[in-house]
Amino acid sequence: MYDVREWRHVFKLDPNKEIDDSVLEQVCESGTDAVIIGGSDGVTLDNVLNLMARIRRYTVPCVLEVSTIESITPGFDLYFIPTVLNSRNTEWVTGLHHQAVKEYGELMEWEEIYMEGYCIANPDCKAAALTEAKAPLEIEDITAYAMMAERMFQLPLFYLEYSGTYGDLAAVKAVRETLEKTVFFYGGGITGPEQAKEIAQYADVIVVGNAVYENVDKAIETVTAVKNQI
Ligand SMILES: CC(C)=CCC/C(C)=C/CC/C(C)=C/CC/C(C)=C/CC/C(C)=C/CC/C(C)=C/CC/C(C)=C/COP(=O)(O)OP(=O)(O)O
Ligand SMILES: O=P(O)(O)OC[C@@H](O)CO
Ligand SMILES: [Mg+2]
Repeated sequence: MYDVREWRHVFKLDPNKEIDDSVLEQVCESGTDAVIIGGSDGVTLDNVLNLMARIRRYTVPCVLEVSTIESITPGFDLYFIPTVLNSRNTEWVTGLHHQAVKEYGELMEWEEIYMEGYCIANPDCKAAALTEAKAPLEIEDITAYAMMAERMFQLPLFYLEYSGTYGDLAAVKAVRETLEKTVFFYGGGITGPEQAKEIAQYADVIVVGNAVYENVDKAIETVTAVKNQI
């Protein structure tokens, strides 16, 4: 299923982290809508190709969330390209994108590529440090970024990123009330089914990352928690 508008749940795997075959099998056979490969540090062509090849043993859709130009490779079902709306450094908004399009523009299949308007709301995560994100943010700042993503830039995806920490539910609810067309991804600190359900009341798609490496059984429970929700 390659229509992101139909998704409710994805796992995000970090190519810079070890994962056993048995854990990978649990993740890929869990019923999740997709597996995203992405990380904020140590992402190389080698570790991306290695993880992609292992995920390709399964039928689950596989997405590359591009974080470095060096790790761009054909072979994925979809490509998500972050643009960090609250970055202080234009490299992370359009700079690297310009460089990549200059290199790959002729090869790009645009229907496989989805721009993600990222709003990094956890000031202490690696992605915030890397991209020099303005954070913490007031709820009004977050909803303004959501509105910019949808109304100003007409981006297909808005990603509220709390990587490593469970976010502010009031902010998640406010983003829900702001977005109409743009698909709302939430990621950060979801460790089990209760949190998954809570966020999925508002976000279109929940992203579960670190929990896979910390307690995979609980992480897997997030899939049915969200998929069985009306
Ligand atoms: C044939 C062929 C090669 C086809 C491919 C064509 C294609 C897809 C071309 C791409 C063109 C393009 C425009 C690329 C963009 C290039 C680029 C590098 C853009 C910058 C993207 C960006 C803003 C990245 C920064 C955002 C970021 C770091 C997101 C990562 C978020 C994340 C994964 C957080 C979690 O991090 P983690 O590492 O897990 O942290 P912990 O360890 O603490 O958990
Ligand atoms: O690792 P966690 O905290 O689950 O966050 C998931 C994802 O939003 C990271 O980009
Ligand atoms: Mg992580």
